Amino acid sequence: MSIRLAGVTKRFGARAAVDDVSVELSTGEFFAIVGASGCGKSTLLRLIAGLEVADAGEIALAGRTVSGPGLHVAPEDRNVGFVFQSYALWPHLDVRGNVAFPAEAAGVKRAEAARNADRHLATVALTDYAARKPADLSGGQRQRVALARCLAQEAGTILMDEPLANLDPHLRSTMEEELVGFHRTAGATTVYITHDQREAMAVADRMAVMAEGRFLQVGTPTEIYDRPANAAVARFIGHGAVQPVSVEGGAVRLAGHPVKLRGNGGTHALFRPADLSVTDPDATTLSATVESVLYRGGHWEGTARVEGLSEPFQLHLDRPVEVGERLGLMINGGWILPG
Ligand SMILES: Nc1ncnc2c1ncn2[C@@H]1O[C@H](COP(=O)(O)OP(=O)(O)OP(=O)(O)O)[C@@H](O)[C@H]1O
Repeated sequence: MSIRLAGVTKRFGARAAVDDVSVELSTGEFFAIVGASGCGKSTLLRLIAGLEVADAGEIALAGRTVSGPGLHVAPEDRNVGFVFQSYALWPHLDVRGNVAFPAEAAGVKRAEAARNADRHLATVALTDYAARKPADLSGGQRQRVALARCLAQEAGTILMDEPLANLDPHLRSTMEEELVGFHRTAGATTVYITHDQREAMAVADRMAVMAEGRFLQVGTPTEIYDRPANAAVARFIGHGAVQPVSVEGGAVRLAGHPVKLRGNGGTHALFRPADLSVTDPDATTLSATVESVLYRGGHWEGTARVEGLSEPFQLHLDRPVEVGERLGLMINGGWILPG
């Protein structure tokens, strides 16, 4: 089921929580929205679901307008499934009952709903837990019940609001893989909200970076990582430093040193740790002073400042360094931010 948003806006008081958002998602696409707390992600998802009424713009699901001037189709008439951060399982129903309930409520016969529930419980590897109550499950198992319940509705669109919040890192990465697997099997158009950009990049076909109610950039995870549209996206996604560069007669310079960079047109460039190599300082390198260093298991992450530049560079190091140590930085690449 395709999703089209055109100029969607939602205000709370004078403030727009969602401000003129437009995007088109194709059927079966896995689309992630990332952004800092309060940027409007949940409000946007609730607008698609029909749980909030938009102040302006249009929302169409599978080509059918469900929200527009004077029009608001109720959530239950949108063929949309949800998974929210709080799993909201029914405590008095067992696992199978939780998964079967939405279909039963929609008039599917009890035995058939239970059969379908069992099929979806097998997908999330919870067959052996079908008779348990939610209270007797771990957080990750409850999460999987919520996913199975969502899948059992066989909705054309699945909306997920931080579905992996509160899980430990191991379970999170297992669940990321399972989510991608579910998506491949179910084929539902999925809109997935997270504040964790690594998670978004792991699961999404395309993603949007959101700030203050607006989409700053929409693209594939690699596009957004390799070619951020502006400094705000560059700073939000991945590690890196945004530094001023100058162009003199076609040659790009960083702190007076000639550098070869991708992109053109702008006055600032993004340098990721992979764009830099660290050597002993000499005349051919930029001289930097280490400001911080942390061991990250197998490698060190550090920051080092070049005199005259506003931000420290972020470094991945294969040997420990000392705060205050002088290093030589070789610039092997970087991305000139457009405009
Ligand atoms: N019902 C409401 N009434 C008034 N303001 C609201 C309401 N719901 C959300 N807001 C405000 O709208 C803005 C966007 O909120 P929203 O929950 O969409 O952000 P978010 O990006 O999902 O944040 P988080 O990651 O913390 O969940 C926030 O400033 C929030 O305080």
